[in-house]
Amino acid sequence: MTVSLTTVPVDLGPRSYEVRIAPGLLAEAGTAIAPLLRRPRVAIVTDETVAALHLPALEEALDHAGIAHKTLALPPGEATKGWASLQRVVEWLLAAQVERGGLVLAFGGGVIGDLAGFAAAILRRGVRFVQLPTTLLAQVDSSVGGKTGINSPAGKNLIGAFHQPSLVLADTAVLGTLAPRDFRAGYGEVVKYGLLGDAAFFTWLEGAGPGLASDPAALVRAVARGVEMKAGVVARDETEEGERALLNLGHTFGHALEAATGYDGARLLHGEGVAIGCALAFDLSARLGLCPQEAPSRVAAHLAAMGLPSRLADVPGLPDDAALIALMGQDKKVKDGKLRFVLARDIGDAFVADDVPMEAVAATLAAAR
Ligand SMILES: NC(=O)c1ccc[n+]([C@@H]2O[C@H](COP(=O)([O-])OP(=O)(O)OC[C@H]3O[C@@H](n4cnc5c(N)ncnc54)[C@H](O)[C@@H]3O)[C@@H](O)[C@H]2O)c1
Ligand SMILES: O=C(O)C(=O)C[C@@H](O)[C@H](O)[C@H](O)COP(=O)(O)O
Ligand SMILES: [Zn+2]
Repeated sequence: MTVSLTTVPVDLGPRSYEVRIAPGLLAEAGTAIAPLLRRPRVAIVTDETVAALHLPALEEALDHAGIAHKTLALPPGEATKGWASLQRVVEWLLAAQVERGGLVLAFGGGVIGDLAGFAAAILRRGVRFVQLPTTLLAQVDSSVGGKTGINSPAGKNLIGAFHQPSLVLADTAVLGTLAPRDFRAGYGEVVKYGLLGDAAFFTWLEGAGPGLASDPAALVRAVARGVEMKAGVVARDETEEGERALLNLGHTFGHALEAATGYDGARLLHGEGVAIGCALAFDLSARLGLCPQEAPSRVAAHLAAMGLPSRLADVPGLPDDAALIALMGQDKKVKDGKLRFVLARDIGDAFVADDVPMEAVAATLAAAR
């Protein structure tokens, strides 16, 4: 069966771009990128796993379009999204003589997209980049919207910039080589979109989720729905003055868990943290009487059906609740020294709350142990 191309525009005036989603897009990357180039050359930033599996296909597509290329392949994993790699990428881009009008290709998952995007944002005060996302997480979420950056031991994504890509090409066929755990973690961000703003999408995922990896049409539909929702939010609130904070559902808890595990992917991946965080956000909402009592059980049941974690007990060796709450203090939604949470009135109906009693947060964490 042929799966047709879905194109989602991200309307940001002079920074507008397209997100193209379909199996097989990598083979057309050269022709898609060529119109963006002043000189026929690009610098590719990737990781070693993606390079081994998919770089030859990208190189062939670029060669076919007469585009010269150089590649930097970094070690895979969240630990790469830090200061040391940033320096390495920037110095490599300078050595490769990427000019102010040049183009960087971020070819990989969210780690490479965030890191290479940030390097592009600060190189010569900003060069353009294209996102070629190769994980489910990166296709449905991180390649779109222009949040770029790196982690600090103090917290997730605390150093970064808004820098929009010039184009996003999401080839869903490359997801076929993902490790099952990485696919599941990416699904954590897919389900987030249903939970935050589209109850019908969540209901569809309850049926389609378990077979998603082996259904190319459903995969494009799931990625496209998330991207469509994200594009709308980003177009209305690019720099998170308001509505964009909804995309942070599950992240106040999830980011604290990631920082607490020292960004050690063996214990917790970002999408797994988001899954646990979404479950906790619904627990907290029900505890505060804001959403129906059955909503958290429905969320937890679907996460379990997908093989995703939903409890703190699922993460080995976590520090105590006071330490987790202290880590939440670095969340970028903190305002006037007070934590803000994305909570829900029901599945598909999230909102930002700035008056959450910390006793309720502590009780939610304790109950999830
Ligand atoms: N900027 C944003 O809006 C945004 C949104 C969500 C998440 N993020 C960030 O994204 C990061 C997580 O991204 P991720 O889950 O993609 O992690 P990742 O980039 O570490 O990729 C996960 C693993 O999959 C491997 N991989 C990638 N593509 C593959 C493929 N096609 N086949 C086989 N293996 C492949 C990688 O080598 C890596 O080991 C986190 O740092 C998170 O903070 C950013
Ligand atoms: O794009 C956004 O906005 C998001 O919140 C998407 C999140 O999935 C992503 O993890 C983002 O990087 C988190 O944002 P942060 O500002 O809390 O770092
Ligand atoms: Zn996220």
